[in-house]
Amino acid sequence: TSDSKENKPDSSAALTETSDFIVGSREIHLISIVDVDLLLKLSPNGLNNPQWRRLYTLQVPGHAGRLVFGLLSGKEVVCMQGRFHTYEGYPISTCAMPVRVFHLMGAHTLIVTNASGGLNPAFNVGDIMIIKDQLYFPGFAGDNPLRGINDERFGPRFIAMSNAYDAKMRKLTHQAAKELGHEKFMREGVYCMLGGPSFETIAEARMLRLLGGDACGMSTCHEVIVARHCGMRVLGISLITNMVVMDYDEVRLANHEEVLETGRKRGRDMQSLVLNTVQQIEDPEDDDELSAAV
Ligand SMILES: O=P(O)(O)O[C@@H]1C[C@H](O)[C@@H](CO)O1
Ligand SMILES: Nc1nc2[nH]cnc2c(=O)[nH]1
Repeated sequence: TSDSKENKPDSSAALTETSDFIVGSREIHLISIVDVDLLLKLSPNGLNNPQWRRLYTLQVPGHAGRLVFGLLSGKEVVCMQGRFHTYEGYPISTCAMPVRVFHLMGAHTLIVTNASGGLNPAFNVGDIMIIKDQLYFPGFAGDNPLRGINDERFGPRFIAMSNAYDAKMRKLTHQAAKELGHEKFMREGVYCMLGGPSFETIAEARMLRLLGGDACGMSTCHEVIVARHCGMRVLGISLITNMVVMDYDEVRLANHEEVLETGRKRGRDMQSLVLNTVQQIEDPEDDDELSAAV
């Protein structure tokens, strides 16, 4: 990608990006850096065919496209730097496929981060929103990653989503934020996923707000659905990289550069928040309450 210097391969860099998602795993012991090709080789869909591999390359500027294994606050993790988006042309189930790979690796917890536009007028650029719930718009049109024949080895046909974002993990994250002195820019709210890559019109933005959205983006919800399907515990953290234009008098325009710029400015704070939270996470097997929630 264009920012190869910024994305230098060390485990901390894995967390400075705004668009990573990070999965706690029990069974990964090596500390090494591999590229996204490994992920594709592990895919059950035969994506290791060279022709497919060429097609399945991350194409978003600022998204490194790397898979990083290592220890985070002493816990074994695999981090995906950059993700697949539907606007890149992939089916939604393919975009969520890495989550199943992580599940197969033994991961029990998914920490998913993203960049989003603020809809809630009380929010500011640079705020960090703990995701409490989601509005998954592609799902309203039937585009769900679980659509099609259900593979019972991953989970049941029908799943509840009313507890998608784990309450205890959210509490831990608030505690971690407090310890770090981050309270002044911490928020909690509802994340809306749209397909992108076009940003919202003013009418769309107003509708999202009316429907209860606090922030909107182009990812995450399908990954969370797949994680819940296979019983993973989920924490979602969204960086408000820009405020969505809600007024016809406003001359400001949404743009990807602002998204990346805010990501760079708040990268360290996101990193320390995730590190502190991971430090406090207990293995679900040691925690009845959490096991029950999964
Ligand atoms: O992968 P995420 O959702 O964090 O990336 C956001 C949404 C678009 O890919 C891009 C818009 O600038 O950033
Ligand atoms: N849809 C959408 N995605 C974003 N990702 C970062 N900012 C935005 C935004 O304003 N709208």
